[in-house]
Amino acid sequence: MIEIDLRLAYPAFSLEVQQALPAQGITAFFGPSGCGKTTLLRAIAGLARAQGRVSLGAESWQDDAHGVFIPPHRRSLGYVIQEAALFPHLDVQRNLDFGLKRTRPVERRIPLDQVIELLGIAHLMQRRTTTLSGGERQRVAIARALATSPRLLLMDEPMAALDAPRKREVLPYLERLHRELSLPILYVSHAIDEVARLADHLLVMEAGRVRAAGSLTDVMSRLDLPPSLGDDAGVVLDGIVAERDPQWQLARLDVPDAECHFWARDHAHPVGQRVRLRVLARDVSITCAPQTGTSIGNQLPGQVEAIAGDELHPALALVRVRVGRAAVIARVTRRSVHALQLAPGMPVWAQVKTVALME
Ligand SMILES: Nc1ncnc2c1ncn2[C@@H]1O[C@H](COP(=O)(O)OP(=O)(O)OP(=O)(O)O)[C@@H](O)[C@H]1O
Repeated sequence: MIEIDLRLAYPAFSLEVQQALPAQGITAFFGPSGCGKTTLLRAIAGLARAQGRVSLGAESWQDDAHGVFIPPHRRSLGYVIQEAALFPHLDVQRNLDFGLKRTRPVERRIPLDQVIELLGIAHLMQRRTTTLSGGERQRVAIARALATSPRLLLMDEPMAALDAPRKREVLPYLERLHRELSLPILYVSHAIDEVARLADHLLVMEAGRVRAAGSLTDVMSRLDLPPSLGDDAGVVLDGIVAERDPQWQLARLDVPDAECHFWARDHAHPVGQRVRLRVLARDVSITCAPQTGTSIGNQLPGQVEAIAGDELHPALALVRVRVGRAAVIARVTRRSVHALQLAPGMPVWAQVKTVALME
């Protein structure tokens, strides 16, 4: 576990976070601008001086009550920021060597060759960093952070400075890191699509405090959080490509947790591949019986679990429908809630117009 108990006060902002985070997978820090995501990350690294405790497993990095404060450069962490500060006068190889030299041979757990391969930068090794594209620079910056064999990787909006095509270039590398290195990553982002694609766990912040924390799927299905997501409110489901229909260019995606499947546009993923689906609340409607004569192909039997007002507009409500062990959220009008007499426990059908494959 990564145990955090930190307090810090600036003149117009205070941070107070007491949280245990899993020491595996990607945990995204998410929340509006100014809520304290970067400050929390910097405090964990020891770069911002908060009061309290930070530990990673049995390693204590900070414990003010016992006079412990390991300086940032002696914490086993990698730190990647939006605009990588690579050495401009050195080539990529020497930039990586710099990270490597900081690490004693006994502490080198991640071989540099593996890092270079993982990030697909072998062909760039002799290039000066000033000649790299934005996406390449970020891949080198991540490689340099990994060259020190950290036990924790901190990433602060690592893709915020990249345009959409560069993001699409870098994202698969982040996914590979995630899959192939058992290295916990704390990932600051205010882009929900990035979070929905990458994160396993989610820490939602508001005004320096934790508003919600837990697995991505659980936190995304809470009704008290979507208001901050506005139109992007919706759940994330884990699925697997079960069948491809060449005639209609559709793929059948099985979602074991929901004991159901969806038909979605075929993106040429092979049968058997795991995929992540995003089901937006605005694409889900509710009926009391299965429908025929509708263009909507995805109808899921479920049970109303909770209903809440939607801060997006007073006419709207959010309804969480339990489907097996999973849930979807529907955005409907309050008039529909009234007309259908929706209430917790009621069996309903969730009609899902579209599901987006996160890729
Ligand atoms: N060194 C500092 N001195 C005073 N105030 C600071 C300092 N660093 C950050 N703050 C303030 O703390 C608050 C939280 O800032 P922080 O950068 O952590 O937010 P954030 O959630 O990462 O925002 P963004 O998504 O815009 O990057 C802001 O109001 C910011 O102005």
